[in-house]
Amino acid sequence: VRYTALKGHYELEKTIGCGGFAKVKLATHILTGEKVAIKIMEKAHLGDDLPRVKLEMKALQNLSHRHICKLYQVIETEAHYFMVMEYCAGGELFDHIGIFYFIYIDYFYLLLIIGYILVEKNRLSESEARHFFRQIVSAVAYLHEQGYAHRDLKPENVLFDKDQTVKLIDFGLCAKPKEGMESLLATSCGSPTYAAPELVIGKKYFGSQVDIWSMGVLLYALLCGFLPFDDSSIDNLYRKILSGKYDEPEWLSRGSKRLISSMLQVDPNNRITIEKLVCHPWLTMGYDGPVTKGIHNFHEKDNECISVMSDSYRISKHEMWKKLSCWNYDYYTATYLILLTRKKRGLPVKLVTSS
Ligand SMILES: COc1cccc(Nc2ncc(-c3ccc(C(=O)NCC(=O)Nc4ccccc4)cc3)c(OCC3CCNCC3)n2)c1
Repeated sequence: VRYTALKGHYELEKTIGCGGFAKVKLATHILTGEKVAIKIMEKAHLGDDLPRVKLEMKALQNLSHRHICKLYQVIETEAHYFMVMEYCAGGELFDHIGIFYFIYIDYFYLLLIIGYILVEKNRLSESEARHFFRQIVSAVAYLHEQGYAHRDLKPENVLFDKDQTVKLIDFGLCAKPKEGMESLLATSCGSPTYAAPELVIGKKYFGSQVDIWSMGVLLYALLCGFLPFDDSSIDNLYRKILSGKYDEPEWLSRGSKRLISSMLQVDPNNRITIEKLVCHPWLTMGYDGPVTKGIHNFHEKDNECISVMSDSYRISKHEMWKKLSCWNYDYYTATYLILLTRKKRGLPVKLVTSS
């Protein structure tokens, strides 16, 4: 399908994912030659999810963090929404640690042997797990500080860019309330495997506490190579989650066990808070301090990027910054943010000369 709204600005390539009502295609931003991920949503399919999509687009325009996938441009046509996002060339966390899934077959011992082989290959060392987990905690701490909850933290939503930097996305499109964290959220969403007990039984819950639980499941998966709560029958899975009981493999260190246990508390009020998590001894071990939310000079003004663009568009730097500083998330915004990202990666700040 040719989308005229992208013509001349983006070249669409293969589809890299399709979720409920969204399809994500790999594309090239023509002016910079950079790869981007374009999430395409048909308005007709969105139905009463339309307000949530608008909320997410608004949210993403207010979020700027090293470990959250950047929104570059929003395009609205009669029939579609297009979200032009940062492309994470490193793929999904899943591909780096294939999570060993429960397969019920009769030959139990065969399963144990296969399981043992798979798990040996698939789990990360404590320091590798810590390296990735600190980045995830940094992104979630920033999200919470901005008054958002993710509510669907799982390996599929943890991607990497080309230099193994973690990029958090929300592919499932769950609502992100702006009216602060402490608003009780009634809607249940997210995959049950990573979902907190209070979310699973449909009780009123706080998004921040649900995210802590999901991060506990993520950390367990990173360290063990399999999930703490898993079962091919959904009822057994719920029972396991509500019991809060999970195996502690003998290779887990005491520090890891303590941290995981503080996150996988069934009672959300006993669960560690994000403020305590960022300075937890297991997370700071080997690092010179707590996990930082990172400094985010939001929508910073960069003269080099402005002058490269003003040359290309043949307008003055002053005119160029006037167009950029209204942050319309149009093609100007996309070009500028992509140039800024390239600069931060130490890549040359230049545009494809009009051939
Ligand atoms: C190299 O091989 C590979 C292999 C696989 C992937 C890639 N790369 C690659 N890069 C970028 C994407 C992407 C980025 C953002 C959004 C999004 O929906 N943002 C919205 C958003 O992030 N909200 C939000 C975030 C934080 C807080 C609140 C709201 C959607 C998709 C991608 O997608 C493909 C899917 C496929 C199914 N599993 C998940 C990824 N894939 C590359």
